[in-house]
Amino acid sequence: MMQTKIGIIGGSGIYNMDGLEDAAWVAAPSAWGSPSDDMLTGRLDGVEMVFLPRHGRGHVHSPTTVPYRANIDALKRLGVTDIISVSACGSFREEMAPGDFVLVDQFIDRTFAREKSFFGTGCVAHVSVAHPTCARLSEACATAGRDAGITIHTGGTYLAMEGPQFSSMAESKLYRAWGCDVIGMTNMPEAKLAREAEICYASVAMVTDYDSWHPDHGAVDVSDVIKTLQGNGTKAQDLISRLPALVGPERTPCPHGCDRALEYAVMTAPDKRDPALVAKLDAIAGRVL
Ligand SMILES: CSC[C@H]1O[C@H](OP(=O)(O)O)[C@H](O)[C@@H]1O
Ligand SMILES: Nc1ncnc2[nH]cnc12
Repeated sequence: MMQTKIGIIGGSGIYNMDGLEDAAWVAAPSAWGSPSDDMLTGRLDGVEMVFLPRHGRGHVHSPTTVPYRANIDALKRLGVTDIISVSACGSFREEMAPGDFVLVDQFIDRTFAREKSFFGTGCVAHVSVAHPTCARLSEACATAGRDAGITIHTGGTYLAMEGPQFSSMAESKLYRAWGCDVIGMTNMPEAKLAREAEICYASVAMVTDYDSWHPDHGAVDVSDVIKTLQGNGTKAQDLISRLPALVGPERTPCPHGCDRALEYAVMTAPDKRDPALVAKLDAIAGRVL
């Protein structure tokens, strides 16, 4: 039986994880450059855990320069089966208030200055991201959040913007009119890359502000975001600590097929594949190449 290994990618304000047994920071290799930082490995309720601070300890990487491919490749090499992204976000909905959590299930990707795929010239592949998050893993996060007493909204569309500046008021109103629920700068291409890596991905977005559309709230201000994040960080740790017991140590195949996303994805004929790229793809796609 395959073993579950839960990877937590902690966003702004989350640079460590409490409560792991046999906790150790380890250097994690990748064929795609250096990950954001070392990774904290350990066990919680009998389940193997890996924690990665997305921006690095001390918040070194901007949303544009986070090494998304190295992060996902390194997590895959460590045997991670399920990733939970925990991120700060702005809200486009009155009822999704600062301090609330949103389980994101859709994205609109407006980022433009990032590498978005492990595949390319010499090994082309197309995976579906019609349902970019894993419903099974998201359900476990919803239960963990409710058990922790967190106000958690299930389902929401996350607008991924390039940043690092926050949106103008006109952009904020436009995204709201598009039906987006929250906004952040990091979940894309992370979710797309997790799908290419056949890792289940769930996104827990912690509301820190109302972006810039709300008539009763001013422009986004990092000091307010940080204040809300401090409360959110404690709640996020509580949610995470309840997850292993819900997910369990023995992994069954994903009922939504996240772990088989590459089954029919690779287009390039075997004799036309670039051996160097194929070698780099050993962890991500070795199963199908
Ligand atoms: C500190 S506010 C802007 C910053 O926070 C979010 O980061 P993360 O998604 O890693 O929690 C947002 O996406 C921006 O990068
Ligand atoms: N309003 C906002 N826009 C983009 N990223 C954010 N992270 C937290 N608040 C945000």
